[in-house]
Amino acid sequence: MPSIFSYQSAEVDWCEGNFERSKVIAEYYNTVNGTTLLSLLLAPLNFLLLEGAVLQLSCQVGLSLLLAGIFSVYFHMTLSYVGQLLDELSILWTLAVAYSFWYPKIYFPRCIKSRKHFFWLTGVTTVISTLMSFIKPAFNAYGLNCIAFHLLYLTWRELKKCNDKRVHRMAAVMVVWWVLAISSWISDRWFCGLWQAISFPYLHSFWHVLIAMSLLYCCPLVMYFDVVYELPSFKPKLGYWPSDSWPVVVPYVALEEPHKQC
Ligand SMILES: CCCCCCCC/C=C\CCCCCCCC(=O)N[C@@H](CO)[C@H](O)/C=C/CCCCCCCCCCCCC
Ligand SMILES: [Ca+2]
Ligand SMILES: [Zn+2]
Repeated sequence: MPSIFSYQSAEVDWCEGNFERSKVIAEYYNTVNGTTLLSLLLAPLNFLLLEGAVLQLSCQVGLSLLLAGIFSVYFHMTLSYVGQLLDELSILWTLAVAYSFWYPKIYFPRCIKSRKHFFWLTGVTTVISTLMSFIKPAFNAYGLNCIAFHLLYLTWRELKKCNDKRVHRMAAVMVVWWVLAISSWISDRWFCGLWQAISFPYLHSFWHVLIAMSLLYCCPLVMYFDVVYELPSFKPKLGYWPSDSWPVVVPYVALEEPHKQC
C-alpha cells in the first residue's frame, strides 16, 4: 500500500504530464509557477504603510499566505496525498484568518455580537471543514473556489456604497484577473484531453499566476474597507507603486489625513 507521502498518491493529478522535465519534480511548470504565489507576500507589505493593529493582523495573513505558497510547491512537486491536503487546508486556514480579521462587522450574522464571537464562529466552522476535507479531498478545491463567489458578493455590496473611482477600478481589475484564473483552473480540470491534444496542458500553472494577480488587488481592497469600518478617523487611499501610469504596478493602500470616505 503506498504511503500518504509517496509520489502520485494524491486524488488529483493536473493536466501537465508528470516527470517530463525532471526526475524529482512531478509537475515542473505547476511547481515553478506555484512560487508566484509567494509573491503574494507583496500584498501584506502594503500594510506596513498602516499602523498598529492593522500591521499586526497583516503579519498573520502574510504568514498564512507564505505557507499556502510553500505547500502548493510541495504538492505539485510530489502529487502526494499529504501534499494535496496541506495545499487545500493551508488555503482554507488562510481564508479563515483573513475572514476573522477583515470581515466587516455589518455583515456579521445577527446572533454574533462581537468580533470575538465571530472568531469563534470562524474557528469552529474551519475545524469542522478541516475534518470534513478528509472525506473526499478531490471536492475540497471546489468548495474553496466557491468562497471567491462570496467575496465577489461582498465586493458588490461595498461598491454600491462607494463613489471613489480608484476603488471601483481596483475591484474591476481584481475581478478580471479572477475570471481569467478560474477559467484556467476549470479548463485544466475538465477539458484536459482537449489541451493535451493541442500539446498545451499548462493551464493550471497559468491559474497560479492569475490567482496571485487577483489576490494582489484583492488584499489592498479588503484593507481599504477594513480601514473605512475600523479606523473611521483615517482616510484610506488606493494607489499603485511606483506610479499609476507604469505598465507593471503593485497596488497598495495608504492612509491620508483623517476623514471618512465611503
Ligand atoms: C474578508 C475576507 C478577505 C479575504 C482575503 C483573501 C485572503 C487570501 C486567502 C487565500 C489565499 C489563496 C491562495 C491560493 C493558493 C492556490 C494554490 C493552488 O493553486 N491550489 C490548487 C492545487 O494546486 C487548488 O486546486 C486550488 C484550490 C482553490 C483555491 C481557491 C482560493 C480562492 C481564494 C479567493 C480568491 C479571491 C480573489 C478575488 C475574487 C473576486
Ligand atoms: Ca499531471
Ligand atoms: Zn496548483
